[in-house]
Amino acid sequence: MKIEMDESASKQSILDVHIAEAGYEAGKSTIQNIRIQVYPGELVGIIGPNGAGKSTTIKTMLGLLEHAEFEIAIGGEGRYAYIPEQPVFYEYMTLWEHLDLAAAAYEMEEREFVARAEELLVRFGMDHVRDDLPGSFSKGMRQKMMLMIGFLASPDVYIVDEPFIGLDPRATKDFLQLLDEERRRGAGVLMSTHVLDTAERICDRFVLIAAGRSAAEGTLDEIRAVAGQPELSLFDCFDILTS
Ligand SMILES: Nc1ncnc2c1ncn2[C@@H]1O[C@H](COP(=O)(O)OP(=O)(O)OP(=O)(O)O)[C@@H](O)[C@H]1O
Repeated sequence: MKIEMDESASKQSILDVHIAEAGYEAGKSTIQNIRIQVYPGELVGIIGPNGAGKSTTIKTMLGLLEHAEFEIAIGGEGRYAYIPEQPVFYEYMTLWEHLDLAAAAYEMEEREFVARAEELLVRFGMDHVRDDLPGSFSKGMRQKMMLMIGFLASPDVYIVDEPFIGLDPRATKDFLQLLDEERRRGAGVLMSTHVLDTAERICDRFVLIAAGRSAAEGTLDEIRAVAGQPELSLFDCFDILTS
């Protein structure tokens, strides 16, 4: 992955990705010509039907695809947090040890780490299981662990893959509140989701991916203009543009 830490990028976009093409086999591209820009404080939603290429776009950005031609520039200190849809954890490490490991990876100072970790444990209602192994957690609790790891180190950019499935309403509210705090600090967020009513409510802009290409992008009004209908919900625009 090529991360350019461009001083001027912090005054402009905090995340700028251009994927010329990417895929799982040499010579066979799954996604083509996708450009995503996120400005400081913005929340940009990646939406699209099953199999459209949303996860492939995120995997490409993270440098996980071997066959990919792309460029990515992250502003600020160039730090990003990836919050995966499927929790990834070590079976023999407690919740606190996972947070500690993430803090080490981000080279956080001990005092800063402890203060933030304690705050996140309380905010996500996970304080009572801090010394437990995630194998004993419910699906939602594991997902909360991923969120806490993501929020630990105040990154410049959040890349979040489908956060809403599995979170209860309280956890969803806590997550969105934390995200708002981070956006006020200037962080940018790129989030893929199928939960279009929530996306319509919280996202500043959208990138609609269909069949591996960017089918529409912009604010809801701009997406409505592409769909040719001024009053529609995001869901209805999605329907028109992907059928
Ligand atoms: N590991 C893989 N190897 C080969 N092909 C893959 C792999 N993962 C995804 N694909 C293919 O890439 C295309 C895009 O898949 P992707 O997972 O990016 O879609 P998505 O938009 O995230 O879908 P969903 O909403 O179902 O999560 C699909 O045709 C899929 O079959």
